[in-house]
Amino acid sequence: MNPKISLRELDATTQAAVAKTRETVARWHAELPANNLVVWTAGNVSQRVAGTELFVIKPSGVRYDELAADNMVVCDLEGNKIADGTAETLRPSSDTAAHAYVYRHLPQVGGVVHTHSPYATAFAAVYQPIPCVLTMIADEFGGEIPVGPFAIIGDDSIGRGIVETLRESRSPAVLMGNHGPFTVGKDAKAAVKAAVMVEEIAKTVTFAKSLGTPRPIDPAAVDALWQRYQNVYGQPENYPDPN
Ligand SMILES: O=C(CO)[C@@H](O)[C@@H](O)COP(=O)(O)O
Repeated sequence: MNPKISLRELDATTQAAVAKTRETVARWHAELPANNLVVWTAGNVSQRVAGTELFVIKPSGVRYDELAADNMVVCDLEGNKIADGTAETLRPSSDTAAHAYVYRHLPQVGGVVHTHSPYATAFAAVYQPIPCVLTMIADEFGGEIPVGPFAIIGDDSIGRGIVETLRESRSPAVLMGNHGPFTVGKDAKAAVKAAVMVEEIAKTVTFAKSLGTPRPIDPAAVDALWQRYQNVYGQPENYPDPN
């Protein structure tokens, strides 16, 4: 807990940014069960509060249908809950320290997601990276999806493993060994998208492995696909996005 920061005493602009981020983070949590990425309470989404040293994450162990803007927890970048207007006893996600570590060390990241989606988690259990054998993998991940180290839940270890692994890769997803996928993006929406995509491709690659030996895409083609998807696919930056 960081009682030195009280939301009520922050300026109006910051309070408005926190309120908007709480709405956003609550809304993106609903996409985890909607996309069959989680069971019970086993996954979390966070997003930085733009222009501040704060981020918003869900409370630990609360069912997805009970999540709403007003029970989203606000933390500083050390992962300490601030006096955010929620009950003092409402604990943030058990992965808060991992999310905070990512925000401290990867300034370009504005959203983080963790799930235990079954196909991606199966690769994490056997420490197998997901090979780049589909155009969708080249587009979204720019190469194979790497495996990170085993790390204990609750302190900086998971965050360190995520950052060390993703620094070596273009992938926005890492399969933490014996644990499951963590994904990052410019905001919660992008990190949720990466979580949906990593599960989808893990499923397809599992099917492919049961049929034969998946054939890796030539690295030059991976680069070309990734560049096109990152820079040309979809609509220009100024396309109105209701999220
Ligand atoms: O990975 C784990 C536990 O293995 C946690 O991320 C998961 O259960 C979700 O925990 P929280 O409800 O976010 O505290």
